[in-house]
Amino acid sequence: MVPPTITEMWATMGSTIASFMFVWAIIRQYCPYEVRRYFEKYTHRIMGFFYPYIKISIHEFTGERLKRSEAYAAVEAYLSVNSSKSAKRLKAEMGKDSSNLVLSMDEYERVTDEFRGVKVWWVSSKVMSPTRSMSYYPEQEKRYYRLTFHKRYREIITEAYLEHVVREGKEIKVRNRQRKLYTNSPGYKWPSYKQTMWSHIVFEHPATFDTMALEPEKKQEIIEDLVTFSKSKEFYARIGKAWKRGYLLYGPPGTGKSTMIAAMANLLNYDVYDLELTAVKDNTELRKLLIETTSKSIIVIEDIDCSLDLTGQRKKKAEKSPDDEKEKLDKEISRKEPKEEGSSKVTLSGLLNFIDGLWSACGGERLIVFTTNYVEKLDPALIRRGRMDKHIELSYCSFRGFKVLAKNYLKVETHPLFDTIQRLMEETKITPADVAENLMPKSPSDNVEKCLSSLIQALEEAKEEAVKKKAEESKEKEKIKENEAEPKVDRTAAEAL
Ligand SMILES: Nc1ncnc2c1ncn2[C@@H]1O[C@H](COP(=O)(O)OP(=O)(O)OP(=O)(O)O)[C@@H](O)[C@H]1O
Ligand SMILES: [Mg+2]
Repeated sequence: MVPPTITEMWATMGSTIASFMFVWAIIRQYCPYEVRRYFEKYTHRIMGFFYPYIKISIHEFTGERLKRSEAYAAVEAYLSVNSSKSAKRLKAEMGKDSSNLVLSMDEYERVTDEFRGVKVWWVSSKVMSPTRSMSYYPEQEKRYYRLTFHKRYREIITEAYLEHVVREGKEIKVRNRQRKLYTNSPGYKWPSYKQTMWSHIVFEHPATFDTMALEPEKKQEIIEDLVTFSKSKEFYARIGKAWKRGYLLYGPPGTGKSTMIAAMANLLNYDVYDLELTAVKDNTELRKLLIETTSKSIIVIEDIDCSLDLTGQRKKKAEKSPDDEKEKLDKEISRKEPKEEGSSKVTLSGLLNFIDGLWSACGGERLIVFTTNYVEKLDPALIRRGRMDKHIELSYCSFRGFKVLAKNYLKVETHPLFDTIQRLMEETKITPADVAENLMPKSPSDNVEKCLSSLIQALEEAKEEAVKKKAEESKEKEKIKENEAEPKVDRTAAEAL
């Protein structure tokens, strides 16, 4: 028998493909979904013998709870940067500060990527999810990305390339994300259908370490501490500690504690969770709130001394048995706790567990920041190292701090009035908030001179006030001394009699 010529072979193959396509078109058009899936399954198996390429799909939604897949989001971010130059059809979405458009590949678009000399193809696509006969919801689009590569590169792609895509994608997402300020608002009821206990707004606080009035060395130390923390993933994993760090910011009102939290968030590009402890029903709710926080975030409890009666509760017990502090503490506090309906039942031990207990399970980088005006009132257990690793005192404004504010507010680095201000600042205390308030122009005609003079006046007033207060205090002391001396005279007189 004469073997078929190449042309005949092509003709046979062509007609087979054509008939296959024809059958496929009919099946797609007329067969029910189940039959289509069945046919597809076996076609893919047959194709698998001859087809040298591997395909990996990454779907947008996975699981029953329809949680958006992290892998999909990472690939989306990766391709938004790496494909926008080669893709021909792009879609544009608003960027993080609503001032720029972010481009990403449009549906059904195909782009190529190269990794260590290996070429791969990405396609963005979607399928319509089948509607169940009794379904209440309309048909839904299910988007996915499909990666195609030659099977000889299986190892390099599955072991190195995908990890590279996810890592880079996550970094791009962090760079581009709109940061948020979360809060657990007081009196907020958590409806069962609601996914989260936190409500949020966009975080746009402009404070940075550059704008903060702080001793330059102290500022540098804090910045270095924060940056080191954010780069220490491997270190924390190696030493077996959860990747978290606690900061205690303390100092008088108006010294920049809240401002520093905003500066920290801006430095590290973190979200902020402003936890209102008084609005938390009990320890269980506190735990739930913690579990819902995401990585790269700062959990803040402001004015911890006022939030709950957490101060000094433990002292007497702790002296007796410092070992099982948490258990005994709970009992003691529960006795002292207000029992009215609606009041918070969070205990100190609940809070300690919140800080230590579940962290390791949550993973990811987190800072926890407490602020207080009265550090001496806080229970030592709450602020010991390991819980609050770094204690930062924010105090009255120094002259160097003032110079930062003068530069920011008035754009001046020197001025003849600076000497007077320096002398007065050495003699009296003033908070950065008061300095800032005086340096703020109050009308369009206010110039540098006027603002600095207003600060000098405030400093002089503060000095006078301090002198008056001191005089009153010494008067008071003298009175007490006199009162203490009186019974002595009586006793000697009585003894003489
Ligand atoms: N160190 C600082 N550097 C720059 N500005 C500051 C500083 N401290 C305070 N301010 C200014 O004062 C205002 C109040 O400061 P902030 O709210 O941070 O004080 P606080 O220490 O949190 O006070 P409180 O204890 O009452 O909460 C801020 O809006 C900021 O403009
Ligand atoms: Mg504050």
